[in-house]
This record gives sequence, structure tokens and C-alpha cells, in this order.
Amino acid sequence: MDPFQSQQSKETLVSKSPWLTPQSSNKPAREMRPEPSSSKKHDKDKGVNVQVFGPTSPQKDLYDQAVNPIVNEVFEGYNCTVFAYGQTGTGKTYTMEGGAKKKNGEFPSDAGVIPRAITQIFNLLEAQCADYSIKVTFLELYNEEITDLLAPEECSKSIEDRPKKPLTLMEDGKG
Ligand SMILES: Nc1ncnc2c1ncn2[C@@H]1O[C@H](COP(=O)(O)OP(=O)(O)OP(=O)(O)O)[C@@H](O)[C@H]1O
Repeated sequence: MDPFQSQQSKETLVSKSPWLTPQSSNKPAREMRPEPSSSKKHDKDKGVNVQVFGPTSPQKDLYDQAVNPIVNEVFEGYNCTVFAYGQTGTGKTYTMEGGAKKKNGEFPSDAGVIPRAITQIFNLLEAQCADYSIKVTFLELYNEEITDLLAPEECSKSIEDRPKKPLTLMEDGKG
């Protein structure tokens, strides 16, 4: 899955969409907020947009420090993006998807950002006893071509057998 690719140990970039963020003038920027005490060791990184974790950082630490606060901000009305990139084979898929499935309702230690974020979202919704609906899209952007990986007519076939169905890029009314 390439739209949410990440390199865990070298470059993991987490950002909000500033042009879509409501009430941004009333809110301090995320990187200027007080950090939890657990991230004291990253004091030197405060105020910078890109923070680097060491190569031995476990999936949970990366999630708790970099992504958990972003998901909370979604519930405050922000549009957020977890954007990750890196050279081929550096661990983007591993970081985002993780290496194994849930066992006995518990995440394995190598569960990635996506299952952890989905769990956090549903936990927050359940805690609010909210009526909610959730929409999910899963797009592949490869060689400047966008493909809808959840297109219904393709789901009956295995991934290898599915013909690529490119989507058309369109602008909204504001260009
Ligand atoms: N932090 C990690 N711990 C253990 N194994 C890892 C870690 N990061 C990556 N790997 C392993 O390294 C290999 C390459 O990782 P991965 O496929 O995630 O890279 P990628 O950046 O998505 O590659 P590509 O750009 O080619 O799709 C995989 O076998 C993955 O399981």
C-alpha cells in the first residue's frame, strides 16, 4: 500500500492539512504544544517539523509519540495526514501495516500505524457513545496513476488478477 508509506527509522513525517484546518488561528501548532513527559528525551527535537526516532524504536513508541496525538486532533475537528516516505525496502509498509495480525484481541508488538489508528478511532467513538459513520478509501498512487484498491467490481479477484483501474484526478470547485 503506497499512499500511506513510511520509513520508520529515518524519515517519518506527520502533518495536518493547514488549508482545511478549522479554527487554526485559535489553536497552537501541534509541535509547539507541551510534550508528554514520556517524550522528554526528544526535547532537542521540539519545534522542528520532522522528528527522527532511532532504528530500534518499537512500533508502539512511534505510534504513541507521533500518531496518537494526531488521531486525537481529528476528534477536535482537524483534518490530519500521516504522510511517510522513504527509499525502497526501508520499512514503510512495515511501519504502516505492521508485521502480524491481532491475536486474542490484542495487538502484536509489531502492529503498525493503520491498525492502531483504526482501533484508537473506534475506541474514542465508543467512549463518546456517538452515532457515527466512517468512510474509508484505499488508493494506490504509482507512476503518477491513481488506482482505487477497493473498487467493488475488482474485489472478487485476487490482487494479482485485478486489472488496474485508474481514477481521474479532478479539482474541487475552488480549484
Ligand atoms: N522496524 C522493522 N523491524 C523488522 N523488520 C522490518 C522493519 N522495517 C522493515 N522491516 C522488514 O524489512 C523489509 C522491507 O520493509 P518494507 O516492505 O516495509 O519496506 P518498504 O519501504 O515498504 O519497501 P518498498 O518501498 O519497496 O515497498 C520487510 O521484510 C519488513 O518486514
